[in-house]
Amino acid sequence: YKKVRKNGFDGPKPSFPLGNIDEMRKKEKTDSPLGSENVTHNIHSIVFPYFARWRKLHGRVFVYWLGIEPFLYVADPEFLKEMSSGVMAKNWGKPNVFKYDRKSMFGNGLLMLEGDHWVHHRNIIAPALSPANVKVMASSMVESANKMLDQWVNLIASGETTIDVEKEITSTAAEIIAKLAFGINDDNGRKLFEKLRALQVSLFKSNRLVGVPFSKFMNFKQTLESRKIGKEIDSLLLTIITERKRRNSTIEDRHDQPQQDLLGFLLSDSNNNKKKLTELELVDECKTFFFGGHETTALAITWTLLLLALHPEWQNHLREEVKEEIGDGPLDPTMLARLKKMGWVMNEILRLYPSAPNAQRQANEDIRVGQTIIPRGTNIWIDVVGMHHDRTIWGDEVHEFRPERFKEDPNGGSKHRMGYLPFGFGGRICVGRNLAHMEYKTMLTLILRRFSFSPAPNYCHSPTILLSLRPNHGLPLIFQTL
Ligand code: HEM
Repeated sequence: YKKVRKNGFDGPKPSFPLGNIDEMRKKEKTDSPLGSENVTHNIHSIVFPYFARWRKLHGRVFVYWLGIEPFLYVADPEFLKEMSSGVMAKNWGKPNVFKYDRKSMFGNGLLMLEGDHWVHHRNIIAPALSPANVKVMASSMVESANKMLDQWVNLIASGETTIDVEKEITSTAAEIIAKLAFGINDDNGRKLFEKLRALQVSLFKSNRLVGVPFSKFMNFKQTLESRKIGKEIDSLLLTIITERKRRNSTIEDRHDQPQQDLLGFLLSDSNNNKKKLTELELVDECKTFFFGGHETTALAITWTLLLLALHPEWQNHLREEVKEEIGDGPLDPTMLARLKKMGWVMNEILRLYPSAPNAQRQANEDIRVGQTIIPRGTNIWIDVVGMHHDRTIWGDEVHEFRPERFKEDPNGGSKHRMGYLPFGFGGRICVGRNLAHMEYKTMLTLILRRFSFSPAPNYCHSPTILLSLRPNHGLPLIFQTL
């Protein structure tokens, strides 16, 4: 505490053993009244009320405490630039408290790795997600999306025109990513998919006391339950991997094509020149893919549907663009690059409602920023929502939905290059962003071709953080088939 203070960082006063958690857990009324006329995109003080409060008192860089763990809060793009300019991607740490807390979800997968291990995994995984490889995955996305949309047609025909799209899109995105990561064509794959979803519910159904000494004993039942599901998941994945290896060796004998999913790629000979990942490492990468990949993309699509429902003129622009550039025929993934306006809309949604609302680092060495030193071991919390909603970076129209701000500038007119970080920054930038773009454009194209939609009167705007930035009460929309 003294070391952090000595380095000139101000912040709210912590108490033992909770640090500042008490103030962070204070319930504030954040639900807006029902109805689309009550939707505000000015969401920083809704999703992070404590940060919004502390920022007024301590500025855009300060220290707060999760239990006995100091976190440096950063929402100043210039500070972030200076902080990261001297540190190589592999030398950044990830907060130990989160590694422990999220172990059953991400294990030692790419998201949590550091140093040479991270370099090794990133070099193997990044090529698997290159634009060329991702295109091969398109047909599997179209299949899952169409299955969902056929069900919507049936619902609408039976008179149920209000559909909770958050729930629908999240489970379809989970199915897509499970197919792309490890295949769910057999019983084991499907069982695994169900367990992964159960783990997520178990971990995030209530707030945990991250960073507080002995907190695992306070959340004993929950810790035990997630650990049990975590173990079942690991053993199912191991079975799938062993079975796949056995099949691959017989396929090689017959000169057939191995299955084209992430696991197939990681096990294939194209990685011959690199040291292969062990079975346990493969288990963690499949889990990281599942958890890192489906919800972020599903939420980007969900928030887009809300904004397109609120802005029918943009819904029409995008539908026209789809008609002109793609038409009604089969969806060829190479055509998606032509959907420029859809690209601006995606950028604007990820600015207003970034599905990954923060990025985290840990300083593995003392880092000098101007006259101050960030001491080794300090956790760093980068408030992406805070920066995306900062008037000094975006100007007076900061909270307005204006996709055209991305027409001429990939940074949307942000006054600082580091002020817009939907996929993170530096060498650790999201490795799945090609896949995310393709899935986003594929799903949205299919939806816009078949339906028009408007807000449901019972929609309650309540963006909230549950690892990702999501609508707290789902997103009911009213649909019409076209
Ligand atoms: C709209 C969708 C997505 C968003 C907004 C998003 C956002 C992010 C962000 C903010 C980071 C952290 C970067 C940092 O710490 O600087 C990240 C990392 C990561 N993402 Fe994504 N992501 C998306 C989709 C995906 C998909 C589809 C996958 C997998 C197929 C994926 C896999 C990963 C992985 C493995 C990392 C860790 C990369 C590393 O540390 O080297 N993400 N993502």
